[in-house]
Order: sequence, then C-alpha cells, then structure tokens
Amino acid sequence: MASKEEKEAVHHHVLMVSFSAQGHINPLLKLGIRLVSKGLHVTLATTEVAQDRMFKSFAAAAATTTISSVSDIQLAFFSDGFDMDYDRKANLDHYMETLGKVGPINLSKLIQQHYHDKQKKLCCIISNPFVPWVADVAVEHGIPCAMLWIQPCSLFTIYYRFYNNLNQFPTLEKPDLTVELPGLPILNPQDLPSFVLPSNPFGSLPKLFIELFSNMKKHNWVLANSFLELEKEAIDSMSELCPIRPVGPLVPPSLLGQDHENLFDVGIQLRKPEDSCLEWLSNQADSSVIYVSFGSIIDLSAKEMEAIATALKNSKRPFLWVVKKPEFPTADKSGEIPQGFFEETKKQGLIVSWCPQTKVLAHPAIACFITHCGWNSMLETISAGVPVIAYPQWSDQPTNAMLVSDVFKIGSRLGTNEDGVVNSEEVEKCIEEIIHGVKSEEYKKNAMELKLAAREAVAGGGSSDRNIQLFVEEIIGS
Ligand SMILES: O=c1ccn([C@@H]2O[C@H](COP(=O)(O)OP(=O)(O)O[C@H]3O[C@H](CO)[C@@H](O)[C@H](O)[C@H]3O)[C@@H](O)[C@H]2O)c(=O)[nH]1
Repeated sequence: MASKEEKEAVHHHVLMVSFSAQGHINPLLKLGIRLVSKGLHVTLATTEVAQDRMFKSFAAAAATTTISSVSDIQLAFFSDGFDMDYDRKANLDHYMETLGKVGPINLSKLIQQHYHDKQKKLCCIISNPFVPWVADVAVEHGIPCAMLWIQPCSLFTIYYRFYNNLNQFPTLEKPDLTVELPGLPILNPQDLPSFVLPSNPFGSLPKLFIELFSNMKKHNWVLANSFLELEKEAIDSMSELCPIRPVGPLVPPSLLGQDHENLFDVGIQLRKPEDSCLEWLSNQADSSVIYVSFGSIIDLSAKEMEAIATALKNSKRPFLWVVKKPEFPTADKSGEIPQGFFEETKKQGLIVSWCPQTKVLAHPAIACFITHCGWNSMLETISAGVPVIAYPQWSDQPTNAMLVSDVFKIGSRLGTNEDGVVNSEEVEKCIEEIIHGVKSEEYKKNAMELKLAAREAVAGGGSSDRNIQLFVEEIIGS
C-alpha cells in the first residue's frame, strides 16, 4: 500500500536528461521506474538521434511499447543540431562542442513547452555526466538539479580529485607515477581512466568533465549507479568533499529477483536484439558458454578480433559473441569477424549483432563474460553472479577492470603488449583459468556474494532503496 508521502508525491514531476547512448539512457530509465514506483511522474528527454534509432529497432521488433512513452515514463526529444545521417562518433569533438551550444537552447524550449502550467511544475531535473550544461538550464529555470553518476563511485572520487587538483597524477614528465587516493587501492597508470592520463587523445570528453566538476555546486544531489556494499570505502571517502548517494544497481528488476514487486523492466533498445540466442543458450550445458561483448560504442581492431576469434576456436568451448554491425564501415576492418571464422565455428558458437544482454547473463548456460568493462555491463554481470575476463579499452574501463581483479575479485584482466593489444594465447589462458584455474572457485564465490548484496541493496529498506526514498522526500520538500 502507498505510504502518505507516496500519495502526496502523485503530482510531482521529474525530468531526466540523457546523452543519447545506450549505456547512458538505460540507467536513467531504471532510476525513473523506481521514482515512478514511489509516486513521481517522470519524463526522460534525450536527443532526436536516439528517437530515430529507437524507431528503427521498434519497427523491426514490432514492440508493443509506444514511442511517446516506455511503461510509465514519458519520452521527449530535442535536436542536437545535426542531421540523422551525420557520423557523430567519427566527429566526436565537433559533435560534443555543438551539442554543448545547441542542447541548452533546445532543452530550455522543451521545458517551456511541456511545463508551462503550474499543475505540471518540475520539482527536479536529473542529468547525467555527459550533458553537464543541463545544470545551467536547471538554474536558469529555478529548478533543483540532481546528477546521476553512471560510472563507479571510485571513478567519481578519481575525477573529483583530479579536476580539483587535490592530488598528484601522472604527467608527461612523470608518466609512471602511481596514485594514492583515500578509499582506493594504489593506482598504477594503467588502472587510471584514460581521460586523466597525459597521453589522452580524446579532447572533448575531458573538456566535458572539466565543465562538470566546475559546475558541481549547481547540483543539489549526486546520485550514483552503484551500491554501498560494493564501493563502501570510495563512497565514504567522498562524504566530506562531495557526498555521493548510491541508488543502484540500476539494472532490470528481474535480474535482482524483484519482478514480483510491481517493478517491471523498462528499456529502450537503440539496436535490435536477436532474441533467438536465448533458445540456443537453452541447448547448452549449464555454466559452459563464454559470453563475449564489448558494449555499444567500441569496435576492436582487426588484430584484436583475430586474437579473440582464435582463442575462442582453440578453447573448443561454446561461445556467444556479440559483433555489432558497424554504423559507418571503416577501411581497416575494425570490428569485423575474421574471414572464415563464422563457417569454421558454426557448430561451436553463435555470433549475433546484438543480444538481450541482461537475459543472456542471467541464463544458467553462461560460464563467464569477456567484456570491455562498461559500467552497465559490470553491474549486470555482478547482479547475475557471472565471473569476468576484463579487456578494457578507454575512459573508465581500465579502472573498472582494476576493480574486477583487485577489489571485487570476480575475475582477471587480460595482459596486453605495450600498445594495449592482447594476443590469442593470453585470451585462451584466461578462459582456462576462469573456468578451471586455481582461482576459479574464489571468483565464483565472490560473484555470488556480490549478487546477493546487490539484491539486498535494492530491496525495501536496503541501502539503495533508502537513498532513493530520502531523495524523493527531499525533492518533494524542496
Ligand atoms: O548485445 C548487447 C550488448 C550490450 N547491451 C547493453 O548495452 C549496454 C552497454 O553498456 P556498457 O556496458 O556500459 O557499455 P558502453 O555502451 O560501452 O558504455 C559507455 O558508457 C558507460 C557508462 O558511462 C561506460 O562505463 C563505458 O565505458 C562507455 O563505453 C548494457 O546495458 C548492455 O546490457 C545489450 O543489450 N546487448
């Protein structure tokens, strides 16, 4: 039965604003559904390119969900200033710069259009870290602003200290400097997010974070997609500097054993999943399949694809490998399956262009997950209790891989050459180790313990549920 506070919250509206990437929209939607369950009205706004991709994947999937809402969450879209066929990934710097100029104007118009009458007053805008200008729009409209940090809290502590010059980090003169921060193990340069390294080639994203961390005071709340029991020391280390409240893991309720609690799954697919892989998994033995996926953004180089392919073939174990169809094909064959591999292994494994990942990870046939360590994938594998082989590429992923092997202890990290590239022998060795090696049982035991801890965090009265309840009470009262 709804509590007094929940009934009073019925007419409170929250607007969530996301960058148009799969790994960004997903956690906001999951938070949205938890806010709806506490009586709030929620709208998610993102850019029109996401709407275009959704239309394509909905049309193909003949989904029953309408495009103007997903379950009880309303959707709204604004222009990022570019045509649909503009290659945003290849022109990231120009794209992010333009979005930073056009986004605030168009979001502001959207707020005026949707929330002009007093009945529909916004009590909070929730942004994510990749749209830092949302806080300015919130201030301009006099609306309290929260941010949902969508990476580990450990990353928040690293960036906060880096962008506020609170600690020493590697420089061109001292590239091998190790970093000691409260709440974290000693970090070698290869454990740090690529954005803080002197070698970082991605201009626009660090610029975005500079803006974000200088704008931090404009956020009345910092929520995080994590849970206290997973990152307690890192979270506690921020309590004096900039408190961060974990409200996750923001993954499908079914993955957390919560489908009986009126918390339905809500998701937007920007690519069409091949659900038939679940049937294929059901024909495989329990804990036998190696699941391989590198998220929605990265394409591995031809050399890396070759190494993974050779190792999978030589392992002689069943595998499920997600190989995305490139949006804009490249001449260097990155992200492509090596020639002949599909034919050679069609009795051993399955290659799909996109899968229902959370259902795959929850399937009893899955033995381990070879992943780039995107934070959504990490939380999904933790919630499913599946051990990990980490092959991080950039951004937060190197730190997430360190968390996997050194803090959570649920798997290992692939060794690479100086250029960060793995070879097939290493992949093969790690597959054998995670399935049969000396540490295999320890990884499985730790993964199961974290799975249970994740369930407890989101259950009624658990650490994340309490933080959401407190947040709801505060925004209603603000
Ligand atoms: O076949 C697939 C593959 C992936 N997914 C889903 O796609 C999302 C992928 O998210 P994530 O694992 O976080 O990877 P990226 O898409 O690469 O995420 C970007 O955003 C994350 C959050 O900021 C960062 O942690 C990553 O480094 C960054 O690359 C997850 O929810 C997966 O379940 C599917 O549904 N089907």
